[in-house]
Amino acid sequence: MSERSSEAAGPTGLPFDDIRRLVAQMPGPDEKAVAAIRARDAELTKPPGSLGRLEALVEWLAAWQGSTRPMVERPLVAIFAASHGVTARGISAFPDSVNRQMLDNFSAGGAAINQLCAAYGLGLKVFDLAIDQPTPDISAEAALSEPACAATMAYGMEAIAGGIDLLCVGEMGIGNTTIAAAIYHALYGGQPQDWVGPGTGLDHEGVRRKAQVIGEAVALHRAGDGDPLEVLRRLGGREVAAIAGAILAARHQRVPVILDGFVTTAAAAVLHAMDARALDHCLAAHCSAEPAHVEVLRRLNKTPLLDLGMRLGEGSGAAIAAGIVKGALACWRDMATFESAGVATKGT
Ligand SMILES: O=C(O)c1ccc[n+]([C@@H]2O[C@H](COP(=O)([O-])O)[C@@H](O)[C@H]2O)c1
Ligand SMILES: Cc1cc2nc[nH]c2cc1C
Repeated sequence: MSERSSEAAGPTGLPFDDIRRLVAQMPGPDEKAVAAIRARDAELTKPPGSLGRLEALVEWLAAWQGSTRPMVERPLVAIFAASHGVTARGISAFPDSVNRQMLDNFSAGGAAINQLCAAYGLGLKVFDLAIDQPTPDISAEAALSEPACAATMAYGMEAIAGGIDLLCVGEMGIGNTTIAAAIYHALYGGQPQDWVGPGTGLDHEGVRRKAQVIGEAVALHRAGDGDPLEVLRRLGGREVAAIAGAILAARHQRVPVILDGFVTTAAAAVLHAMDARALDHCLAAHCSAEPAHVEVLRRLNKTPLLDLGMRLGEGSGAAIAAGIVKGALACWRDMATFESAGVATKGT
């Protein structure tokens, strides 16, 4: 395991102290804004409650934007891409070379996420986290040093730079369902088999090997010795650290967040393990086909918006959820009221 190096001590102390401070100082929801949303909702030309969860989505936007007039005018899908040395253990159905090739595909507009962003009117930014330099094999050593982990979280905070009003977090990284499963195993215990799955399409033997590697990694790193940030640092990878930073920065800048699938939820789970309120501004877009995602979302107290059997990553589930959020907001903002449309209200 790589040690915390001397470079970890900066003028303000250990870098993780800065992260812990940000977690301790998270703002809460704007309850007055939620009350204003409900008041207008009650006047719209529909039976009360008839838009179901769409109504709650608008309240969620208002609560975390801190606004009685929530907006989704500058929504962004941020994809964080990284490479993982643990792929040397044969834990993915695809080769590492796909990482760079998919970055090129995102740039050329050929990936699924490009089409979803175009369909739903979402911006797209791809963050290349040293894609040609994989982090070490976590079954042999730690993924990151503390300064590197904290710096990568800080880099992830850039996702909200430039003024956005909704953040969808996604990722790309061959091997990162192994990383995510190892994080869940370290945070929640149980057996590697409880958290492992086929990822991009491993066969039965591959999944068995993957569980073995996850078990070795979590044992080597002593499950982070009970510290969620140490779980993140030791098991990695860079995209997971950056997503954790992005989620945290969004909270402070009052930007609601939509989580994508199995891998992005691992970043969220680290923050949740630090403070159970850390994901209150986050919506779980969907339940991934990766089998353990259901249990993870249950532990995070999140009811996913969708269950489409998707297991792509790259922010695809979050983008579809953002489309639904935009629809929900359009109803709340633009529907006529009973009074303005001359529609009779409920009798007895
Ligand atoms: O997010 C999910 O639910 C998800 C489930 C399975 C696979 N993925 C994507 O597939 C890659 C990781 O799969 P693997 O098998 O290489 O660990 C990575 O690029 C993820 O974006 C993503
Ligand atoms: C082709 C391909 C595209 C992806 N997009 C996100 N993860 C992916 C993994 C693979 C293998």
